[in-house]
Amino acid sequence: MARYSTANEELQAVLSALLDEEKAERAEHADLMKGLSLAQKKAEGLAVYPLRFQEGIIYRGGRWKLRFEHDPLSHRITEGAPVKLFRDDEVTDGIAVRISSAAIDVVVDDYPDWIEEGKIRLEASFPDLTWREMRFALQQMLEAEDQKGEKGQRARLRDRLLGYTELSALTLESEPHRSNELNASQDEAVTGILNTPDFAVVHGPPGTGKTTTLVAAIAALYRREESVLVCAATNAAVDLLALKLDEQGIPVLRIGHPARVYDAAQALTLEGRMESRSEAKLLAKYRAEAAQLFRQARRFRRSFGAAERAERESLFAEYRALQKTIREMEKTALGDIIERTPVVCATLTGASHPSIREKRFTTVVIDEATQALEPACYIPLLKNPERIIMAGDHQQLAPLIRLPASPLSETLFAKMIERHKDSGRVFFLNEQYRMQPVILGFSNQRFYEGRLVTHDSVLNRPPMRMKPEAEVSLTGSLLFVDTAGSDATEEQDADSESRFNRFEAMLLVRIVERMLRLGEDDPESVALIAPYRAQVDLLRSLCSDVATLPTGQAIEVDTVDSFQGAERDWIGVSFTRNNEEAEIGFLKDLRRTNVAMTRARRRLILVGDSTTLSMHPFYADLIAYAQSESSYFSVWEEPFASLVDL
Ligand SMILES: Nc1ncnc2c1ncn2[C@@H]1O[C@H](COP(=O)(O)OP(=O)(O)OP(=O)(O)O)[C@@H](O)[C@H]1O
Repeated sequence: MARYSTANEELQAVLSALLDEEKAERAEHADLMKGLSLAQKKAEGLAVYPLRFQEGIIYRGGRWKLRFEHDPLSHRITEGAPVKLFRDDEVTDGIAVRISSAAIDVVVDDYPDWIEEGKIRLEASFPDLTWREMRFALQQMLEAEDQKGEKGQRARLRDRLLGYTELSALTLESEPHRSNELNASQDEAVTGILNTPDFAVVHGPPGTGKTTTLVAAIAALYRREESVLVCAATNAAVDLLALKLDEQGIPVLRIGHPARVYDAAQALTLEGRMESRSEAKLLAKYRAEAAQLFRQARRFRRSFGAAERAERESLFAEYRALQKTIREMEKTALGDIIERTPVVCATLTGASHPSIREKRFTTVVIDEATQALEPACYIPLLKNPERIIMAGDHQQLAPLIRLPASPLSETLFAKMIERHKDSGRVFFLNEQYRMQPVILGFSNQRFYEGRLVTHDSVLNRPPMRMKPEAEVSLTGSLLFVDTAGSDATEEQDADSESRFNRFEAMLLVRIVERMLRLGEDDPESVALIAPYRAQVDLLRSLCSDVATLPTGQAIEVDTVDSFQGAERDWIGVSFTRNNEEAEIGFLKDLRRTNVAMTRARRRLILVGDSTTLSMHPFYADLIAYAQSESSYFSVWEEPFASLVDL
């Protein structure tokens, strides 16, 4: 139960923590950006330099997409992140889209004419909007106290969510939801969602069909003619849900900055929905004209004479006026489309988008609720829905908090799971469709009280086999390769202070390479995960020499955080830490390790130093588990001693 006596008191504590956290993050960002040299920013992954401008093309909503190339390097700029572009004293704001190892696209509102020359630098910028919206939503939740009408309703819902109101038991009337494809626990969750008078919580451990369940529930709500706002913490998750709903024939609208919506979901955005409308042709014509005006204007360089400058100015003015018309037409059409579309998908921050400011929804769904700070979950709740559905898994990664012991570190989802255990509103999905049982086993014991079972489709997969010429047999789905007693040791990157471990990186890449060569099961996807950026960089450089997968795809390498929600056929994990103090840093967040261990469908290869890891009881148990499953190997024993000539 909560430690506070009223919801108001609790939210006051959350608000003050939010303000402190924002201050700390803002200061850290400013300090980093000010105090670090360009080389350090690059090493931290916060800057990309030098960028070479390739082209600029007119983008959705009259914006511009600028394409740059750079030498291959890893960085922390993610798709959809706010960035700044610099050249000398010139600067412009933008949003990063479509990132690859040697190219990056940035969407900007207006074309910066200095961008074509010189070396351009890109830096991560602070996400002001997100913080502003979180602050606003939380304040609204606080002010809802003692108010009548809609605000009063908001307070009642808030008090229920946070456990300050007695709840009546939920009666599950089975309502037909026309999906025979759900398993029993998914079916119960959907029934609960359809029957709850206030909220339902869906706890979906890895691979248990959280998305499948939510889509079935939303489809049923849609058939009941309810309006639903579907939110998630990340753009990728929102797009996935929107596409799945669309596949079910449900008319959805994806709201968000066009630069943050992936191609596949573009058809569901305003622009996509506009294609079939009468204004579409006229808009296309205006856009072509705008592009033409822009090109004409740019033919006159600034250094030309007064007449050319005047001509340039007048063309630019015409261009801007046309852009304004385009935006206004889009706005009117948006209003109309929103009116007619009952299911809207957006990120939590996107829920405050002006285009849906006035729209009411009967149900708000929040997927990936464990990846969002509590105040972010209140943004869609400002819509005063009757019903809230939260889905997630609090045993996986939570948002990173800078300040220790902050009331923010517990997510709203985790609070609800804890406070509503006996309310009949928490639904646990217990059947998983991803991992071979031996991969799941340890995580199941440690995080899910052994309640997860594996679906037959996984159990009936053909066993792994080695090629006849293979001199060793490694057909188990789980391998823990212990580097204890070897030369393996961790090092620290001088610039970024991130950790790496050459021996482990080399060992892991070689194991994967040999297995690819000698195994008969050709994986369609292989990913290597490390908790430290420096180790990720090292693994990436080693992987570039390794043959690609039989499908021609490359081996992916990244930090744990970027694989949350994803799955691959094979996963290799390099724990990296190896030191006399038995200091394990990041690995202490066991939820991070849980995510790393539960991404693999067929094969999970763990490489680490038992001496360092075993000082922590969780890792000691993990190693004992591998031993009990005959999945533990020392690097000095066969088959590794001969498999890997280090
Ligand atoms: N009832 C079901 N019958 C058959 N397959 C299912 C069922 N439910 C889920 N699956 C399959 O399990 C896989 C995972 O489902 P889904 O993507 O819905 O899971 P999730 O819980 O959202 O995953 P994550 O672990 O990423 O959160 C998918 O391949 C899906 O087709």
